[in-house]
Amino acid sequence: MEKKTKEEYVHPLLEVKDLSVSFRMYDTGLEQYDLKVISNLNIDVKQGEIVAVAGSSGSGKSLLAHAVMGLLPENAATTGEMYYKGMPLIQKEKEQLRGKEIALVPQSVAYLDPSMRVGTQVLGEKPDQRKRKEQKEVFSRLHLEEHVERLYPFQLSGGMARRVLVSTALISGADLIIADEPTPGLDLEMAVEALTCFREMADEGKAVILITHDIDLAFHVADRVAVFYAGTTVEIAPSKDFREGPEALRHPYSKALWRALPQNGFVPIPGFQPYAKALPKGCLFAPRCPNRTEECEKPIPMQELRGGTVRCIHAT
Ligand SMILES: Nc1ncnc2c1ncn2[C@@H]1O[C@H](COP(=O)(O)OP(=O)(O)OP(=O)(O)O)[C@@H](O)[C@H]1O
Ligand code: NI
Repeated sequence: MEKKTKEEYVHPLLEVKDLSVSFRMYDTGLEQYDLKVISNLNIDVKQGEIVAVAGSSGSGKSLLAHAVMGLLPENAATTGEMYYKGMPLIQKEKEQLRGKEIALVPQSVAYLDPSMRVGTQVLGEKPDQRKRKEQKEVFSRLHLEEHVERLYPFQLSGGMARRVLVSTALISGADLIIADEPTPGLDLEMAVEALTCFREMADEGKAVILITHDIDLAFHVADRVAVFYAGTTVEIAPSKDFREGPEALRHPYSKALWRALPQNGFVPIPGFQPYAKALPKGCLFAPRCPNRTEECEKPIPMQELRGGTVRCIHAT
């Protein structure tokens, strides 16, 4: 079968629509309340594509990954819709697809099983020839020497453990890879190599969601970038707009995020991301926004604009 180009994949492999996640919390005594940490979050990814997710700490990036994988804790409740290959993705399916069709590179290296040798974790039980071959290739590309297979996680440095987690997802054979911060602890060359591996996976027809603080690297490897703020999507745009800068971007927060990059002047964004317990009405960015008006206190939908989508009524 001939390989398809990115443009020929019209339907998203994964589509997340209006996802909200709340946690049942316990106050002092028996008081309970629901803490809404993700609200109306949208994202989708097609085969052949890397969608990077950018946003500061606590903006909901890992929770999105856990929600898709079906790994949210017991006290979490979700609303909204999720589709995988056009079919509703429910908990039972998530459990069946996890590690097979959908692979996660977890944010914490603590996810490695401490009692299992690296080789067994990466290959799973009864690996076939293809997997063994791919494992050797990926290890060599990520500068993991052959003897690493026989080590236990505690014998790995942080950077090695990270590369082992990346390798596991790369050779899993999954159609969708969600990489939650795959590069911390890696030097630049290694980080670029890891991202190049994801790029090649996408070019082979897989779909990749790349959650990362290394947004400058992400702008260069991803096709699109989704910007999260306080648990919602504020903008989804082609990566080239992020390479071009504020003029090409749509949301005031995306523009501010761009200006806050070291190479763009390190301009700090005044104020703080709101705490989930005290979210403002309407636009979550309004308290920090130079363009805010009274209208911003109403619920703000995502709208299409110049080849991207944005959650801002003043965006042009
Ligand atoms: N089990 C939980 N119970 C209550 N609140 C939670 C729970 N897990 C996450 N949160 C809250 O949800 C919000 C989003 O968390 P999340 O881990 O998705 O952030 P993140 O964008 O991945 O941040 P980072 O860049 O630091 O990894 C945070 O405010 C966090 O405190
Ligand atoms: Ni996270």
